[in-house]
Amino acid sequence: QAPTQHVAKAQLPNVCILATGGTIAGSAASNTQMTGYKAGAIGIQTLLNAVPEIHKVANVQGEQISNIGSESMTHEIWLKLAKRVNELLAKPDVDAVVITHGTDTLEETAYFLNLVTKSDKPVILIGAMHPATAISADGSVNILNAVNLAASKDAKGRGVMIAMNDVINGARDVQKTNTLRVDTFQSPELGYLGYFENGRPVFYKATTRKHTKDTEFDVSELKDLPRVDIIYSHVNDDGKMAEAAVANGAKGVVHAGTGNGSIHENAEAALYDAAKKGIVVVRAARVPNGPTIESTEAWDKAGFVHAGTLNPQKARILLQLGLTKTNDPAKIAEMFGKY
Ligand SMILES: NC(=O)CC[C@H](N)C(=O)O
Repeated sequence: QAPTQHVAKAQLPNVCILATGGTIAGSAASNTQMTGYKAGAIGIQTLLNAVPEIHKVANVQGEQISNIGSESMTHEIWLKLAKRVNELLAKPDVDAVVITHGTDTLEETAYFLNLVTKSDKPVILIGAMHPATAISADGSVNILNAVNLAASKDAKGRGVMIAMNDVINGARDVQKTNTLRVDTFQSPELGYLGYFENGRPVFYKATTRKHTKDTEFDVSELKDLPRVDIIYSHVNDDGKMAEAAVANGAKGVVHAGTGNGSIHENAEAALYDAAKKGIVVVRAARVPNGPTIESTEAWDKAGFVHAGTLNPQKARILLQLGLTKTNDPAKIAEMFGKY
């Protein structure tokens, strides 16, 4: 669809919407179909034309970055997106960026951008759980709330945010917690940042971890990210997956351990061997809640880093960015204490 023409109003903030795909742009054969649709079928203009109310709060411009199911997100699209976000936010006449995204990896893209965006202007991610063609499609209200948040003076300097289902989540702590429900995005550990009250964003807390312009990471010259594999532990784990990660050239490994980041005794040797070869090993947990903390086991003495409250997929991102700076586990551990 062609953009509907709206005259820019000087008194309104300028918000760029970058579309990457997902259910929010999903199209199904009937309006009762909630799964089995094609994600990333509808272009950004069609999405925006469905929510004309956004033009009352901001001058909005849409741009298509990709149109994929986010389960197929790549480093290439991440870097393109991050570079575009930084380019846009560096312009004095751009006030905020909203990104539409599939929900499957939304938390990962949000945390990645939380660490590499070089601006304190608002960056907000949204998706949907019901396709755009469904009864009670949730995408339209999420777009409206996101633009309200983008236009809000309160939104600056809070890190990348997720605006879905009438709540505001912070990129670091948010997780997709349910495969189907519209209230899937939660921060079960540390809570929401705020609510949309009649569409107006109201903040109740802020993160204490460094983000956006206060991080040391810079993607402007990067062509790819270091390989980091996640290894999911289980009964009878024998370390073969860790060996495979090393053989495949991983520069880092996140071990999604049982309990508080525990490692099967039959898998330890493979991970010690990886660490001896200079591969940074991070201990995270497959348990959805609670931090992975330091350990009195030989693990810490071998230089394994503990992930705190970052889940394995987020620990992977911080480790990847950390590895663009250093492969000293002590320095990477400091980053896990900071971000
Ligand atoms: N609700 C969704 O967005 C899921 C659709 C698709 N798997 C994606 O993540 O893009």
